[in-house]
Amino acid sequence: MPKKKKKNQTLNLYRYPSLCSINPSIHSPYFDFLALSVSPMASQQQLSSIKGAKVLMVGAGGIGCELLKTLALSGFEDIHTIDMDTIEVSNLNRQFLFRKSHVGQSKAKVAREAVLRFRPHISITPYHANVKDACFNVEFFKQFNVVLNGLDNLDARRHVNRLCLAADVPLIESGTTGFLGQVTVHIKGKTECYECQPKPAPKTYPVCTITSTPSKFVHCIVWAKELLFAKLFGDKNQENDLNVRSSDATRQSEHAEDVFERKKEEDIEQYGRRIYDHVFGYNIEVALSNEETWKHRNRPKPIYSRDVLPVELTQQNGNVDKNSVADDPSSVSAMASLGLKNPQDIWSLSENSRIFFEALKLFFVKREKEIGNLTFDKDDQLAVEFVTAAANIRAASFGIPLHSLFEAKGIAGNIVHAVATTNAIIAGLIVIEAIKVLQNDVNSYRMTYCLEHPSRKMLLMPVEPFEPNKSCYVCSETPLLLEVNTYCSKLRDFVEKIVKAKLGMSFPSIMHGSSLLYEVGDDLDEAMITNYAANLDKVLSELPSPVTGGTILTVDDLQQELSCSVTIKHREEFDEEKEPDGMVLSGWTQAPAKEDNNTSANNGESTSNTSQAVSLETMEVNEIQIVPTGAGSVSSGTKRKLSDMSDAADPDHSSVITETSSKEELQELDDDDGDDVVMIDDVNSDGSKKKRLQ
Ligand SMILES: Nc1ncnc2c1ncn2[C@@H]1O[C@H](COP(=O)(O)OP(=O)(O)OP(=O)(O)O)[C@@H](O)[C@H]1O
Ligand SMILES: [Zn+2]
Repeated sequence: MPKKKKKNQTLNLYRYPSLCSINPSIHSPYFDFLALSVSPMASQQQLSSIKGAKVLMVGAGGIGCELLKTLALSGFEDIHTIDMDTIEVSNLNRQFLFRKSHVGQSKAKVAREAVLRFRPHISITPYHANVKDACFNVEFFKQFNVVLNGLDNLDARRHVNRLCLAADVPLIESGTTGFLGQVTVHIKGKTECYECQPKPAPKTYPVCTITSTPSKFVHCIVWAKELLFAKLFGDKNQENDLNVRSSDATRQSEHAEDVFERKKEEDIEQYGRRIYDHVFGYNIEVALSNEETWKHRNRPKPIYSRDVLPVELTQQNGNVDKNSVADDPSSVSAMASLGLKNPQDIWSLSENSRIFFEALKLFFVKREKEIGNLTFDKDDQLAVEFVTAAANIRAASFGIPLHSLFEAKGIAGNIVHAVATTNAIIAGLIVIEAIKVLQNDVNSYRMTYCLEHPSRKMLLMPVEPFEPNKSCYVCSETPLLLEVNTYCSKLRDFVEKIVKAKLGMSFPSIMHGSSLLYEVGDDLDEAMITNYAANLDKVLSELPSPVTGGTILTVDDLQQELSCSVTIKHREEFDEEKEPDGMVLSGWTQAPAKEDNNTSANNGESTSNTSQAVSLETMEVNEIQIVPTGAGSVSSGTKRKLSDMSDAADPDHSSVITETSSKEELQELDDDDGDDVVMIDDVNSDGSKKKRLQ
């Protein structure tokens, strides 16, 4: 049967922007997008709510640049913007308000100047600062009608969420990752807060996979970056599992302990060869001696430097002078010394080995002062070169395909290349939601997902917001439960692993009844500081006001005006592999990290005696939380008209309500006529059905 011709799928979302004042001489993908989807004129009412609004924009990066421009062109006249960063060369491809001459300057300030050039009459107030700074307190947030986030990390997003809740200011949250993007609306008491939904945890790998049985290139990257790089150039006092291998034979051996220290009489070539032979040769021999490990796996091959690179060659290796001493240390490059130009080339084992030696040498010759303090940074060329080479040599040993520096950098930095158009679309959607919020058009609020592939011929998927999650400890004050060994765990563990890492508090205070066990602040006197420092080193049960099973602690963050009640449950034992913190917090909303099948299979068989997990997380991307990447991923979709869902229905929508349960059914529905939207059903983390905002 021939398919019926489709109607244009414009959504009623786009009746909102007041973009009659766009300056067409400024080109951005956003305008292309608008040209397709926006109705021409905003109403007087919309214009007056825009004009009278005072908005705060947090983040002036990829999304922020687009957003500031779009706000200005949409008629907003009082915009405040906070960004803690300065402009980098790598920002220029998409953060179009910035030019090469601006590199090194404040993003917030330069963005303001750029926008004032085409909207000179409006007020833009820039803050070159961290949004977590104490000056951005609840009082500061209260002055705004709406807050718009264009951030790139969970920590800052959670902080802004809490301040918006405390100040009772609507928050529009956003994020992009490559072609994917999302805009969500958070209104206290009406919709979910940013933290009502579980957030995916950073991906972690069991240490045994990383140290003993890698099966993917990413395992080699994690090893090179988190273990080898950290051991050679990072803080020497930090615990590191590099010496712990699958064989007991080498545990605690002198050989293993001394190997990373450069000996006095040793020149840099000798040192490099010793490290190389130890980690790629000797360690592999030791691992091979444990037959059990290799029963069901491919045996790795030890690699020694003399076999790959004759001694004469390392001595002639590279031309350090190509990196002149006056050079900026951050531009020192082993590739440059060796004349390797294309980062997309896959180097041979011998080339990787030459890069390994050269990068090591350059660190010692050109960047010696930094040794001992370095952590891997994806923007540090020499670090990326070293990590790529080391990961490739390890990959060669384990029969894993080698990768180019470009690919290795992407994996090591968790990089998903930013797409300017996605940022532009998302910025447009933020403004659309902001206008609805300013008009208090509650029934029209939408969370909108920008998809990579069209679903039902739509790249944008609007979803009605959900009601607040009643078990969210941030917006619903639900008590939390902490299982912990109160005789072993110290207050410091609780503060670092739970209060800061899990609860995301910046200025915490911890009370047991009326007794204050810990607090942070500028106004503490000496005696208090000493007292709290002493408490941090005490186990919970030995605190001045002992914390044992049944204790209820009140944990507050003064800046975020967040208060949580944590009930303590004493537990003796923890599974080191699954519960590496030695404590388990329940009643909070972090989703477990996605399982890596390959890794977990190896993990079970591993003979390693280590138990922690190594995280591949240097860059927090603009994380996408719920990504309905097409109908296939929607387990239970309900297709219905907006008019059936809310009073503010777009009259263009005709009535269709159909429950679907499979991908096929959804595709069937795709043949229907009409401007439908797919509604996605979801459940709360506690299993209860979530309620949509009515
Ligand atoms: N706590 C914070 N306070 C203020 N600004 C922040 C905070 N955290 C992140 N930002 C800003 O949010 C912006 C996010 O923009 P974007 O995602 O484009 O990142 P970027 O750093 O510009 O680019 P890339 O990470 O790709 O190099 C950045 O400009 C960053 O400085
Ligand atoms: Zn919440």
